[in-house]
Amino acid sequence: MILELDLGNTRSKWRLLSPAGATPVGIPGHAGVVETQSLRVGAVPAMWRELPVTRVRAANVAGSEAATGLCAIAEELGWGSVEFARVESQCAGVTCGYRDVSRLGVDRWLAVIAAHQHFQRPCLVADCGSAVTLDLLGAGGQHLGGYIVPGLGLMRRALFRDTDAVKVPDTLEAGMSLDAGCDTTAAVNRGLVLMVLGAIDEAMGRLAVKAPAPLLVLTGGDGALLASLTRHRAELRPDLVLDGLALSNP
Ligand SMILES: Nc1ncnc2c1ncn2[C@@H]1O[C@H](COP(=O)(O)OP(=O)(O)O)[C@@H](O)[C@H]1O
Ligand SMILES: CC(C)(COP(=O)(O)O)[C@@H](O)C(=O)NCCC(=O)O
Ligand SMILES: [K+]
Repeated sequence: MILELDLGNTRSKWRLLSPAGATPVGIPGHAGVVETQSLRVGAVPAMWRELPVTRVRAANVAGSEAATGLCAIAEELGWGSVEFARVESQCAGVTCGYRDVSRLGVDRWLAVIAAHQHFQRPCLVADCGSAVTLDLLGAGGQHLGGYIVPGLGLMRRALFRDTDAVKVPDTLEAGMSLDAGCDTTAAVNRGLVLMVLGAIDEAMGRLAVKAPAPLLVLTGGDGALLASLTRHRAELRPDLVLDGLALSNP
């Protein structure tokens, strides 16, 4: 069975696929999230010891220590070598928009090629994790580049660290009010959401100039929150990065 991993800067998402049939399918109950830091130090998540893994494919944007830690775990558990996805200038009908394709985050690339496969139309792919990345996918599978901004947690921690009086807890929740805050906690938490929604709006507008009727596709740890609050029709695809692995590393 195929173990798929998406090593993000904060958390690593995994799922096990059964290769039965032409299209491998996820096995219920065999998916989860682990702290990326625990992989860096080679800690094996308990459940992984039981997994019947014959192949491992991974997307890593969390640095060489995370890659090394994962490879050590794979060796310890007898899984063989880890196949790391790479950004190519073309894959699965998508042409990369970066001048130097090796500089594009592989998580962004996999999300874009998966969005192209799922929707076959212009999309704004918003991956809302440690960072929020907005990738413009135009007509005909042309990636048009994108934007990188700090994610919600990162912005809140920046205020916490670098101000004296703006140290507030995370009160984000699906469907929350975005009315102007009348206390510091509300002002910050609602303001952070406005930052990301504003960036999405602006990117959607810019994409719409270049490609007809773009679809907003959301993924990442804060994808569900933003899907509940955006004024755009949004497709929420939590596994979009993992979905791209089958296209980049078939
Ligand atoms: N259970 C959770 N634990 C940690 N963060 C979570 C959780 N649920 C949602 N989040 C949010 O998801 C963000 C991380 O998203 P994720 O897509 O996993 O990031 P990355 O891919 O950068 O590691 C956090 O900043 C936080 O706002
Ligand atoms: C922008 C990112 C940090 C996002 O990572 P994440 O928030 O998902 O952990 C990652 O895609 C990355 O390291 N990209 C390389 C720079 C670039 O895409 O231009
Ligand atoms: K991200």
